[in-house]
Amino acid sequence: MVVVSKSAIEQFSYTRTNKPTTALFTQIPLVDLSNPDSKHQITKACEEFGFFKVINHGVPMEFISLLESEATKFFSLPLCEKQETGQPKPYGYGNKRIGIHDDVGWVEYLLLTTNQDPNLHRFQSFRLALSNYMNSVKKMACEILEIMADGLKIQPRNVLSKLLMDEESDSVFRVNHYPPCPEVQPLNDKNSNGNGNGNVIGFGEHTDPQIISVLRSNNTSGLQISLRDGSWISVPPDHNSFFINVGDSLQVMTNGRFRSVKHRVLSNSEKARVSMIYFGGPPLSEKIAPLPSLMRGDQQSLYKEFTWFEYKRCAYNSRLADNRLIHFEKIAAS
Ligand SMILES: C=C1C[C@]23C[C@@]1(O)CC[C@H]2[C@@]12CC[C@H](O)[C@@](C)(C(=O)O1)[C@H]2[C@@H]3C(=O)O
Ligand SMILES: O=C(O)CCC(=O)C(=O)O
Ligand SMILES: [Fe+2]
Repeated sequence: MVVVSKSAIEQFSYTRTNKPTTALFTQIPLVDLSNPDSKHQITKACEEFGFFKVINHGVPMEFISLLESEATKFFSLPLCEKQETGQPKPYGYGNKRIGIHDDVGWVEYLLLTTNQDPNLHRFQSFRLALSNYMNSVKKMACEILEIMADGLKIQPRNVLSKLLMDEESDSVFRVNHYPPCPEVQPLNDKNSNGNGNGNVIGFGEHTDPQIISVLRSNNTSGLQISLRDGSWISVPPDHNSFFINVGDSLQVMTNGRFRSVKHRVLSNSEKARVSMIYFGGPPLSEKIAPLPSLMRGDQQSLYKEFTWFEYKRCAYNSRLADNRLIHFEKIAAS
């Protein structure tokens, strides 16, 4: 992605979106982790949006800044050096292509599994920055999952967090770099209708398959979430905070009470965006099903039984925008 020559760009047709974007999301649910009432805020946000912003998160700023500067350094290397980390099959360095099908975005990325030493032997300082950051963010993710359990009034409170703490936890880490895209019409362009027309997709719409995703980015905009009515809302960036997404697995474990959030990233014409996301997942053998302590009376599961291995296999064979849970929904009896 560093070499943004015309010929390299022309190999890909841009994915554009004509769907309108609503105004900037000013009412983004905000959760202060130091607030004893945060369980109510988290429950409400997960039910309404499947998404919220976290402040007073306890992740040292030093770890955050260091990882961002190491990532920026890595992405500024020549393409061949970045490719030495291996192709994203599924873990490694990727450029424009996302997943195994034809999904493309104006993005380059590094995708890692958290339970294997990354293939970054030539990048010791990057490795160390990743390890400090990941451990700290995982701790925060577990704290949030425990507060969620309190909010849902389920016991034990580590019923969700233990899945991320498990040695076999199948969690993923991703660093995305979205270079400024010359084809995007700036918002003040007289030809732009301000509705998002002419926007280039950085990362296409999707839900995250895991339990919980913890996202942090630099101060460049681009992230949008989709509301239940299908409208798209821009999330104002905040480099000091984290954004939490409910993943598909948590939707199933709460029998649909929490909803996985559809989101995407639009390219920016002027500024590069760097984001880092921890995707907290269960062990491959874990059965993904509504938590028994959440089910009331004769309440039925909305989903067929499956393991995380089965869901992941199906998810990694699907296109980015596909509804992956649909294959696991029980057909309602008429
Ligand atoms: C097109 C794809 C990329 C993805 C695997 C998939 O087949 C569908 C889900 C995608 C996603 C979205 C969230 C995370 O970024 C990701 C790592 C994941 O677990 O599921 C990606 C996958 C990927 O980039 O390989
Ligand atoms: O880069 C971002 O801000 C979000 C990317 C994303 O949704 C993903 O990698 O799954
Ligand atoms: Fe995502």
